[in-house]
Amino acid sequence: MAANGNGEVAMNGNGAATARKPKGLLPSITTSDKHHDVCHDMSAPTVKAQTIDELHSLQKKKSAPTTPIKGIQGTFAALPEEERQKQQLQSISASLASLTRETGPKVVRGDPASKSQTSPRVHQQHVAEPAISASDSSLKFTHVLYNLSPAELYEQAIHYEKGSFITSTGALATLSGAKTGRAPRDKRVVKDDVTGEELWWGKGSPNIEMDEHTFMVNRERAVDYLNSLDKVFVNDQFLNWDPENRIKVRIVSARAYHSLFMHNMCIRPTPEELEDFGTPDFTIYNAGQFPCNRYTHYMTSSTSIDLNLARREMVILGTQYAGEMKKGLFSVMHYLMPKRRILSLHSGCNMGKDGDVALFFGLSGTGKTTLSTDPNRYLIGDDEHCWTETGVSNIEGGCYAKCIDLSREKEPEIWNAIKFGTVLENVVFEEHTREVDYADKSVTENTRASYPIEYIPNAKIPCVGPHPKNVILLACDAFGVLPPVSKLNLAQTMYHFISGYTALVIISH
Ligand SMILES: Nc1ncnc2c1ncn2[C@@H]1O[C@H](COP(=O)(O)OP(=O)(O)O)[C@@H](O)[C@H]1O
Ligand SMILES: C=C(OP(=O)(O)O)C(=O)O
Repeated sequence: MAANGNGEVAMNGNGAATARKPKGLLPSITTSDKHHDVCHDMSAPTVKAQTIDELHSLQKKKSAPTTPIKGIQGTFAALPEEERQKQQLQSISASLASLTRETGPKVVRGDPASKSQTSPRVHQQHVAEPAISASDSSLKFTHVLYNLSPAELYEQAIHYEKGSFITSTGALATLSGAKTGRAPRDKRVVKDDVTGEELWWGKGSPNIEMDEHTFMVNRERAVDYLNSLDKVFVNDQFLNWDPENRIKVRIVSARAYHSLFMHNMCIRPTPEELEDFGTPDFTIYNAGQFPCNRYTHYMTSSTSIDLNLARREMVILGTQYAGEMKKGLFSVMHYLMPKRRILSLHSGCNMGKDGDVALFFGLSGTGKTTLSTDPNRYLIGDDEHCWTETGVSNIEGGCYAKCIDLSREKEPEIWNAIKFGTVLENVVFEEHTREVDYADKSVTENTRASYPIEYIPNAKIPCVGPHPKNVILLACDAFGVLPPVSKLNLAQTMYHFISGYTALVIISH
């Protein structure tokens, strides 16, 4: 609205100013509105919604069914999609079933806090008629947040999980609780007739035994804990980039942090692959916030990470350190792959421009991630691989880098991978700017970043390569028998590999 020096200012129906100027008088303001209309600001188009709720409903486009159902067109296409979702819920309900009450929980898809959820599609899996009279747990719903996207998981974490923040570069900073590293002394494997023969037990072995019954006690504890929650996160994903030896894994967890971590670390299925996922080959029940019961046989602390190879299940109680899931699945691969005459390797792996593949073996913290992430070579993987008759394949879909003293200058690829989607565990950041101080060890020295492998620009997707040409043993043994850098011939390399020549690097634990 504009007025000349001493003229009148009037508004016309379009909101434009008009002026009349009677002589010797101060201008008076009048409005002329020949259309008896409200004033509109024509500079910005208006929204189509009539109410705020309608406006909000416009914001989110409904996800289309993951893929069109082959051969079925038009309105009938929705039915098989519904059927598929029902089967998916059935399968999740079966995963979460209590084995003593012999019935699965009432599961329903979606966030319990979501207003848009009108009449949820409920599914209850009846393995058999309940053997024991129903308890309160059979009356409640368990909401399933299935394969959420990183953005959705960020929202869940920030809304509901204390200690979750977005850093200045967009990563999700989180805390893993009391445990900031793996707990190998609390990791147990069920010893039964088969594994009793197949695994290495006793002095010197890392395998600590438990019996089947104790596993079931802990499993029930974890399942009951998860079912007592309003919602659980379920990830259906893959391990191993070799399509012939791919393993389907399901991770049931209570935290968005755990779900995003596994989203990054396992291979992410395409919508088409998810549609045909079916029954998982292996399931993790992560009830890490809930302790195990010290009165239970074999339990020596409130933490227990239990592997049952016959049932193809793993139960986590009493530790929220996400690395347990990743390394737990690696233990499973160490069991399954050699049975197929495939060598599972705790190594980083990269490939030169000429296709020359190198393996980097070493314990935690010896530099597998740092050295395999080489700007002049293609990254195949940083930690877990399989070696078959035809070549190597990465088991995972992401990397898990140490970040203590991380610098942009020394490790620019890892530095730049710490962006939206990356989980940053146990780091300290500046309260206002949210800039991470990678030198700060206040929470732990074992600070970590978990990111999808494609965050490294030189990643080779799919993560497979030909037979390795060079093998590097990162012994990290400053006081050993070999000089700091030693070139070994084939026989010497084999000898030191078999004997596990290394040093104990006390970084993580
Ligand atoms: N010369 C070096 N080579 C590799 N890593 C180094 C070197 N010097 C320091 N480091 C540090 O050592 C740590 C190695 O960790 P990482 O590569 O994640 O180990 P791993 O993958 O074997 O568990 C990183 O924090 C890295 O910055
Ligand atoms: C996952 C771990 O192993 P690595 O250091 O080999 O990544 C860990 O030690 O927590």
